[in-house]
Amino acid sequence: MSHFLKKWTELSEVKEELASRDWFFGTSGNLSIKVSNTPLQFLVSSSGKDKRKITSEDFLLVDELGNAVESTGLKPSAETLLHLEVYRKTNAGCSLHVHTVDNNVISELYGDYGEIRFRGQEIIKAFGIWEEDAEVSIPIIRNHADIPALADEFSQYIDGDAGAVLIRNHGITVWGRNAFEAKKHLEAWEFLFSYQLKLLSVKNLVQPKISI
Ligand SMILES: CSC[C@@H](O)[C@@H](O)C(=O)COP(=O)(O)O
Ligand SMILES: [Zn+2]
Repeated sequence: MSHFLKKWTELSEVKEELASRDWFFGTSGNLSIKVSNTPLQFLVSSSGKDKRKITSEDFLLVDELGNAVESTGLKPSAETLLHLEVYRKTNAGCSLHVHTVDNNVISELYGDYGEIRFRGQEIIKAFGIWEEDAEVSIPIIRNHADIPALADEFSQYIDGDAGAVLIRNHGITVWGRNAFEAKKHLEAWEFLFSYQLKLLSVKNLVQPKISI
């Protein structure tokens, strides 16, 4: 199997798994995987497609400017610039973006704090952090309608080969050294978001606020 085909298959399998979790509501979400370093080329999902479907037009190869390498009728994801920033600044091999109800609610609840932190959760080990009582945090940024402005702000929070940023009332972008790591981190973040929302709602049921 060619290197290109291997990368396509890898990304396609991740896309299928995220689709099985129902994380691609209303054509939202995009994915990319690095194919080469020099020149920088990566496969990115085609814009506006139903990412739950598997077709030969799911991805296209783009260059270090985010433009299609070969002439095609397909449009790279509207958020290709964010993926590009990840590959430009790190050695990451894969970047995943999904809109879920949980990540949107968390981003709205904690958006004014600019981040959300989690401590003492076993799943934090999925981020490769093994210390007792470890703490992780994810930045929450504004959702600029202008993609270059969004990519600009997003870029300020890219500081390693694996990482994640929440975009307020939009979604999460997670990257990792490879597709396995990016997906693992994405699942861990979504677990934490879901945990937090459940905890808040149960607490509210157990200790209802009494208003007089
Ligand atoms: C209906 S999703 C809105 C889009 O603007 C975007 O946020 C998204 O995630 C999908 O865009 P796409 O261009 O298909 O990659
Ligand atoms: Zn999006």
